[in-house]
Amino acid sequence: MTTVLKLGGSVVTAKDSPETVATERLERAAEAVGAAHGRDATAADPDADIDPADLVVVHGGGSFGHPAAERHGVTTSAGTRDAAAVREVHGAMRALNRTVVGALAAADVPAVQVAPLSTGFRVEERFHQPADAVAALLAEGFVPVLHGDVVATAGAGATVVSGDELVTALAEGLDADRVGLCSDVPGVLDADGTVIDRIERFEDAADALGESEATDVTGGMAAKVRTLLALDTPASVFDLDGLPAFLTGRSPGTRIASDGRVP
Ligand SMILES: Nc1ncnc2c1ncn2[C@@H]1O[C@H](COP(=O)(O)OP(=O)(O)OP(=O)(O)O)[C@@H](O)[C@H]1O
Ligand SMILES: C=C(C)CCOP(=O)(O)O
Repeated sequence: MTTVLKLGGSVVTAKDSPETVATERLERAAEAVGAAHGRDATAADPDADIDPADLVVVHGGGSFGHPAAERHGVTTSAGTRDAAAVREVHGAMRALNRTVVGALAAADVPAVQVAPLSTGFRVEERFHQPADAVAALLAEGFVPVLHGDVVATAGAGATVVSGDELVTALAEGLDADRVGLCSDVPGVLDADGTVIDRIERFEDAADALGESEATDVTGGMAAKVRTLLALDTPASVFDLDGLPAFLTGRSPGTRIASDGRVP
């Protein structure tokens, strides 16, 4: 069973403080992954029904990637041919990726970094992430750790690829069984601030879907819900408190799957 897990930029960074890692939250997330993967998940939870071996981690940009991208006017649709801009945005994301991989490694997760700038590309709005290398790393027992990045974009230089787009491309390319997005909210919230249990159509949450409160060049929760509804794989949106439950096969927070496929 293959699981694709995104650690949102709002989890691993302080989104309102430039290039600031949220160390305590990152360590909590790494420990949860280590408990479910690096150590024996069934020992932690005998009812766990996941194969902890096949886990891909993606993380967002938070206060590393988004401010750098905004400085250069680069988004998922607005590209740049300025190599210095590409180096700056990519460099910010690589710095964050080194810290995330380091925290996972400290929790006994066999984490290895994979850079979308070197492996993915975008043509006519669609992002392509060849899954072969990621699948080969999984087959050898590694946990690939990818991240939002800048990628070559046909006719536009380079654009931002969001972690959510990476999750989609990897879930499809690896035929993943489960997708989880860990963010700084317990799920997708309705207008009253209550967690919506299931979303099968965008209209189920449209009136409550706003932007992120911090700098965000990739569309925030509204874009996230749209992205996940387009997936064949059922997905869950939850916060750090829900991460251990997700990693042991449960569905915390909001479950998102179109046309009745919500688990
Ligand atoms: N209806 C909603 N329910 C929950 N969060 C919402 C809603 N509308 C807007 N938001 C905002 O969306 C944010 C989460 O989306 P965001 O894209 O910032 O998450 P992330 O994946 O952690 O970040 P990044 O994209 O940097 O990885 C929340 O912090 C909240 O401010
Ligand atoms: C802004 C950059 C480079 C990454 C965006 O990824 P996200 O934070 O998952 O939206």
